Amino acid sequence: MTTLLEAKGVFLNYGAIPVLKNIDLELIQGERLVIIGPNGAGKTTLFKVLSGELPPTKGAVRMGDDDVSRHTGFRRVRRGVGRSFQVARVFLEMTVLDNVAVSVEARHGHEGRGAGFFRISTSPEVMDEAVGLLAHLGLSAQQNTLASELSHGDRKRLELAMILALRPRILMLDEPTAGMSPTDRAAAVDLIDRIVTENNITLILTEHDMGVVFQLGTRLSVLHYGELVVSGAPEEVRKNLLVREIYLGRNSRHD
Ligand SMILES: Nc1ncnc2c1ncn2[C@@H]1O[C@H](COP(=O)(O)OP(=O)(O)OP(=O)(O)O)[C@@H](O)[C@H]1O
Repeated sequence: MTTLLEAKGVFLNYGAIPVLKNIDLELIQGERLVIIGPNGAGKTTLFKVLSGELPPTKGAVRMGDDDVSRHTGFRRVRRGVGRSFQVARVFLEMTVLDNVAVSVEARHGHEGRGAGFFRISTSPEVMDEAVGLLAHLGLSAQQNTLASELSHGDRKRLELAMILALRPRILMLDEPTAGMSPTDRAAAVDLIDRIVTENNITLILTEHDMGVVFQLGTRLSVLHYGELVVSGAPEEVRKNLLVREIYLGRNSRHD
């Protein structure tokens, strides 16, 4: 078992307010870890610390043998971390194809063979790869559409295409199906499932929808008031009385 990402004794305070408290977490190669917990438990904050958006107040985040606690998000991207956001981060005034081409170009840039970061190259190699990624995600028909004109679900798919262009080893998805209709949600889950399997990517996500949690997760960790209180296989976590009390509730459809 190879540990790709590890948090050790991580604390995060917003000012005087402690939000993450002594988090120990390991992400094992090939798994799909879902962080669940009530609103305000600290899930997004944990993602920010793991992806390099926020340095921990105390503790370490490691990738392999390296302490990356104070490495920026960009440096972690170069180490193989791709992250999505609750509100998809895409370039709204650019076409779908150009959005993906920017990401492909950025990767080529840090691989030392591009025209430079955030510069759109018209090289056929970059464009072919971008077109291929859009086909992979079922967005070919929208490739000349402005990102601002996409539906919410398609914008999330575009964001995923942009992340995949970076060829991540670890994919971090912060509530990937938030705000989606049931149909879009089912399609998004199928897509994530397929992409992760086909590209051999290790997945860590936060999610509120229990259907998505149990469909995608191979391991669940429960965050409660900033502490990881339970971690285990989905079935174990589902049966855990503490979890039922603090999170799933009596009326969970998985009862
Ligand atoms: N920038 C900030 N400054 C101060 N407090 C913050 C900041 N961001 C989040 N918080 C607070 O930190 C706590 C954890 O927030 P966080 O967004 O990480 O929780 P969450 O589990 O992701 O919630 P949700 O499920 O609603 O997305 C909350 O009490 C929130 O109000």
